[in-house]
Amino acid sequence: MKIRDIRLSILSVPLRVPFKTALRSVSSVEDVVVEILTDSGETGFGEAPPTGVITGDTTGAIAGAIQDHIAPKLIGRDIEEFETLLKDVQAALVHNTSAKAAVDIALWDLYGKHLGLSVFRLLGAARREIETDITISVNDPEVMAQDTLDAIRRGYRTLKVKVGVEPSLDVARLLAVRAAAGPDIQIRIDANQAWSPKQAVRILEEMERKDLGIELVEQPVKASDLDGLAFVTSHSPIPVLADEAVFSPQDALAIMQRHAADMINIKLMKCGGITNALRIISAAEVYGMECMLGCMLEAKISVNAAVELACARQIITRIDLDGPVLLKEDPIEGGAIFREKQITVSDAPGLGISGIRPGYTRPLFDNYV
Ligand SMILES: C[C@H](N)C(=O)N[C@@H](CCC(=O)O)C(=O)O
Ligand SMILES: [Mg+2]
Repeated sequence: MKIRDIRLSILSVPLRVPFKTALRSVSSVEDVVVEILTDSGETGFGEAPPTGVITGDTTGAIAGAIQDHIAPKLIGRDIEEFETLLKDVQAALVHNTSAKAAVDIALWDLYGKHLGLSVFRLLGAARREIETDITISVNDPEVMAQDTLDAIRRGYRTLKVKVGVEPSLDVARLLAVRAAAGPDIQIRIDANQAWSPKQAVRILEEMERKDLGIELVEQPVKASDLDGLAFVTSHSPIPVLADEAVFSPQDALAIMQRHAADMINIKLMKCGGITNALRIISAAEVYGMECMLGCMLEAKISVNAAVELACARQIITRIDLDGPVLLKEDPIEGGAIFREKQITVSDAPGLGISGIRPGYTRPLFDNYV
């Protein structure tokens, strides 16, 4: 099976409600879709969101990285050279993890299709079903309480509550969310780097004093402040999960060796795809550090790849793969089945994606060349 061409397009899907974090506010997904076309007629699908505030990757940069640097290394080559192809994607240029992730995902899809095996089976097949949390955007406390009620009505049992915009409101936000949720709903919070280390410890101690029952706090401080993260981890009464601080397997190892966080959030878009995510997972298995498998604001092509990985490995104990359920519609055909919180992995060859419904994509290079 030889790679004939790589096609790029933009997938556009509106969100149910605006997604708001301490870093950004958006109302639709506008992701780059990668299709690797082969001489046997099989297509490998990948996707990359331009989450500039976290990865630094913009739509134009993702397109340029793939078109000018990655695609020329792959075209004409056989999928049987799988390991070398994966290495060549990572070596094509530095950074640009979202572009690499999209192509890496599409190569895993093709390889599974070539072997007639689903990726989750290829990687370990630990389980067929996982349960995702759902994000509650940062807003005024009353709006967040209403969003909490809506999420519970939809059947969610774990909420990922965004905080960090006007931190003085964060405890009030959580009081409102807990009052709306009742005692049995699991609540995790994500500050998206908004707090200083001392401020983080103060806020987390207050949340603990008020008995808010917070499971964990995600990325309390700046991504680059590893000392600050370690300070919060050693002083916080609430476990700390590193997100923006961990892109590469090397970042993950550094955190594990220093115990700068209690857990790690693995995202394909930060580490460059399934291949590097597997390296982080191996390190986590060695260190016995539980991981979350998370996503950016992504549709079901790349989130589906994360589902395959999450279903393959038991060290993934927490799931934040709510991208598809935040969308108004799901235009992706095939792949995992999302019944709100309950996600069932596809066992079709590769990633099981068969196509995208018409009307949701437009050719990318109309805009970017
Ligand atoms: C969508 C997911 N629940 C989430 O919150 N992911 C990120 C933010 C992603 C984005 O801004 O697109 C996170 O910080 O965990
Ligand atoms: Mg996060």
